[in-house]
Amino acid sequence: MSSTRFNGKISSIEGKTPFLIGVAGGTASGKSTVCARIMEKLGQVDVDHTERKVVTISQDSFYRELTPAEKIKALKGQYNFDHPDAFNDELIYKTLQDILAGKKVNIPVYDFRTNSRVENENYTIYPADVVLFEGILVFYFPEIRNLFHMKLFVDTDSDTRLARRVPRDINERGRDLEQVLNQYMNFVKPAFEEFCLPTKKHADVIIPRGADNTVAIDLIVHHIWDILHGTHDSHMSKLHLSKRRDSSCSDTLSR
Ligand SMILES: Nc1ncnc2c1ncn2[C@@H]1O[C@H](COP(=O)(O)OP(=O)(O)O)[C@@H](O)[C@H]1O
Ligand SMILES: O=c1ccn([C@@H]2O[C@H](COP(=O)(O)O)[C@@H](O)[C@H]2O)c(=O)[nH]1
Repeated sequence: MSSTRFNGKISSIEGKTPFLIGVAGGTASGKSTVCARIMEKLGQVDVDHTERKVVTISQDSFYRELTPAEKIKALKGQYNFDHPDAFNDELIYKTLQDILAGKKVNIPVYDFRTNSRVENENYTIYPADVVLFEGILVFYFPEIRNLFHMKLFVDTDSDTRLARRVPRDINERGRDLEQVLNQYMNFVKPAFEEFCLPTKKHADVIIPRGADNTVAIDLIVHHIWDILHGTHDSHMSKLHLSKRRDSSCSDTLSR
């Protein structure tokens, strides 16, 4: 099956409520890759960040600052980054609320090599039409979960995820093999089973095999497109339609 591509650009309206999509799934399940595919198919490649209508934010940006003792543990792979307590859920909630209110937000920059935020560095997310928020525990906190208009769960088997995580953590996150495997066995795997996997039941759409599942991604992209263009009969589409009534939306959709 050939994949669908949307050539039309989504037009933006000041003060709109963005369509907020949560993307959960285990580590290295392909959450970021799925978000990248959705952005590509919505025609968001090569768009300047100030003009972008679809943006992705990672929950990883919201890890809490560690104490000096926790930092020492983290460097030895002995800190549990997969437990809900590792995240600053208040900041996530506030940021998503600001996004829903159509505000510009600053997102912290996280460095996996140092297990901490990059000091005094943020990146700005400008008001967009579609905001994807991806992470292992984005459906864990009920207040945060309830903010999403659509919830996706990327369901990739554990062997594949481990096989992807090992080279990624060694090549991109400055780890060695022993550290990656110890962290996986002691924290990542048990926390996935206790905190992440049970949130799958909250998903509207489960995406088996992640980004390989082009059929699922195409269906999701069509649904987003229909909602944003008012061709889908739902509460959300009415909300977006009414907010868009004054706009001269001349987007085209080529299939
Ligand atoms: N369908 C796929 N086929 C092959 N490699 C993939 C696929 N999806 C993701 N990857 C690779 O696996 C690793 C983790 O993917 P990523 O999308 O970053 O996962 P997550 O965001 O869930 O941690 C990355 O190195 C990525 O390039
Ligand atoms: O300092 C850190 C912070 C997080 N991790 C691991 O990252 C994954 C979550 O990121 P994914 O991109 O979804 O894989 C999580 O499993 C943590 O264990 C880390 O190793 N160090």
